[in-house]
Amino acid sequence: THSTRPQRLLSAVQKNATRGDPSSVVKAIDQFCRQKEWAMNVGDEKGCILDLVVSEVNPTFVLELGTYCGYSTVRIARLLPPHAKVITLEFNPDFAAIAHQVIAWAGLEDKVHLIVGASGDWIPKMKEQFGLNSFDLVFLDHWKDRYLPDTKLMEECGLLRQGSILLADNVICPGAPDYLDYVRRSSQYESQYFKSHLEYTKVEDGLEKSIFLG
Ligand SMILES: Nc1ncnc2c1ncn2[C@@H]1O[C@H](/C=C/CNC(=O)c2cc([N+](=O)[O-])cc(O)c2O)[C@@H](O)[C@H]1O
Ligand SMILES: [Mg+2]
Repeated sequence: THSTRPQRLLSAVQKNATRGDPSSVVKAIDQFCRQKEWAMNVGDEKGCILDLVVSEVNPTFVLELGTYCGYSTVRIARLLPPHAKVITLEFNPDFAAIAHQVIAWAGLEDKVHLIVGASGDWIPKMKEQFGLNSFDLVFLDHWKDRYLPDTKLMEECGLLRQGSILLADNVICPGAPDYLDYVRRSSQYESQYFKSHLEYTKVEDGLEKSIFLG
């Protein structure tokens, strides 16, 4: 029977990372993706920008759209203060199962709510499900054509407050042109582009940080 790439990524974590040590999990995945098989994690270069934004925002509630194997979930959760939470949405059950085990290996289960479901279905249920008013930080890294509709949905559901930060991966490669246009033109956002490279390559990519002005 053939394993999948996410399964091989998880095996690399279990082989090379120390249980309960999030940074060793991050390092093991980056090593696997550089030396063995490319995978669509935000990666180490853009990951440092993500770390900077998380540390600056010091969020209580984070929403991540698109868990995949949980690499950025671990990067975010490892920096959170006690009682802070990352709620991460993943609609592919096979990817969610891998992510669950990666997050567990890092020892970050207490800081992460992994939901197996689609953003379009779950964003409207966030307030009632988690008793929260708004998200301090949203990390968008799911299908690129969902960035804009889900951002509008979060606005409509009142999940963004004055000062909420949206951080979007891949705004250049693969690209999210309609989203980029929206946050850069809208008077409701103050947007900033962080130039970087597509994970594990020399291709240009970057993160767009947008502050919701309310
Ligand atoms: N509406 C939704 N609700 C919940 N989960 C959802 C969802 N839409 C997609 N997902 C999940 O989010 C991940 C998709 C990521 C797309 N990234 C990408 O396509 C991507 C591609 C490249 N690349 O091609 O170089 C580089 C990158 O960094 C990338 O993030 C997958 O795990 C998928 O199952
Ligand atoms: Mg990405």
